[in-house]
Amino acid sequence: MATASAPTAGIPVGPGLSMFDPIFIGIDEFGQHVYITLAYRNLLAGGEPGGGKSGLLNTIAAHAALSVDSRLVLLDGKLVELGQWEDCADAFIGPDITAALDVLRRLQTVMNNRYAWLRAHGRRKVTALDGLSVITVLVDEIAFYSATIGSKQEQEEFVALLRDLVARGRAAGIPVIAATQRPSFDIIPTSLRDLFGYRAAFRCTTPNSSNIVLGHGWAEQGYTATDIAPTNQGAAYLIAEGGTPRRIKVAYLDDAQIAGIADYATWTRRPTRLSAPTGTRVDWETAA
Ligand SMILES: Nc1ncnc2c1ncn2[C@@H]1O[C@H](COP(=O)(O)OP(=O)(O)OP(=O)(O)O)[C@@H](O)[C@H]1O
Repeated sequence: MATASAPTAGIPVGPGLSMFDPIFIGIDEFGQHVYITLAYRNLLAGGEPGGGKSGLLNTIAAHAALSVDSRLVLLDGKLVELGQWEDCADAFIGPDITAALDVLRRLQTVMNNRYAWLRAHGRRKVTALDGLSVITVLVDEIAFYSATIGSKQEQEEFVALLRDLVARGRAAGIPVIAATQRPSFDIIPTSLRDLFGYRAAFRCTTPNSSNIVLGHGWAEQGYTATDIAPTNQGAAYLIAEGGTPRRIKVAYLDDAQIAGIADYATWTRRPTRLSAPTGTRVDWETAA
C-alpha cells in the first residue's frame, strides 16, 4: 500500500486541523498564499451583493468544520449561504430573530463562564492546550438581523449582544465572522467596525462604503474597493489590525465541494460518547 509522504510546507488539510492554525483563504496579487488566524480575531466582510462575501465565509466555515477543536454557530438569514454546514453545526439559525437572540444569549453565558474560569486560573485568554473548543460564529448578513426582521427592541438587543461577543469573545475562543452587503454607518458604526481585527472589503459602489469596512482614510490613500471590477467576484481588500490593505482573491468552494467537505466533517463529528447520560447536551457543556 502506498504511503503519502508527510507535508513539507503549509497546513495539512484533514481532520487534524485546528482553529488555532492559520486559515488559508486565498492568494494575493503576487500569487502568495494568504492566511488568517481567527482564534483571537474577528473578521468583517462588507461589499455589494454578489461580491463574494459568502464565498469567504464558506472557506472559513470549511476550515472550522474540519478543525477538531471547533464548533460552529451559524446565523444565515437566507438559509442557503451557509445552509450546507447545518449538519455539522451546533446551531444553525435562519430568518428567526427569537432563535438568533436565544443563541447569542447562550454564547454570552458561555463567554462569561470562560472568563470566570480564566480569572480563576490567573489567565487572560484560552489557548490551544486548554482543551476548550473554539466556537466559530458566522453571521451572514448582519443587517438582516439588526435592521430587517423583528421589532426595534429585538434588533437593538441583537446589536448589543453581537457587539459584546465581538468585543469580548475572541480571548474566550469565540471569534465572530460577519458579513454585510450594507456597509453604512447605521449598520457598521466605527466603534463596532474597529472591533474586527480583520476586515475584507469586496466590491463597493462608493469610496465611503469601502472606508466604512477598511477604516477611515484608506480610499484617499488609494485603497478602495470601488476599483474592483463587478466581474471580479471574490476579489477584496483585506486589512489586518495595524496593517495596510492587501488585494486578495478568495479561494472559492463550489456547492459540490462544500457538500463533500460538510459531509466528511459531519461524519468526523458523529457522537462517540456512548457513556454520556441520555439527553445530555455534552457539546455545549464541554464548550462552556
Ligand atoms: N472567490 C471567488 N472566485 C470566483 N467566483 C466567486 C468567488 N466568490 C464568489 N464568486 C461568484 O460570485 C457569486 C456570488 O458570490 P457570493 O454569494 O459569495 O456573494 P455575496 O457577496 O455573498 O452576495 P450577497 O451579498 O448577495 O450574499 C458566486 O455564486 C460565485 O459564482
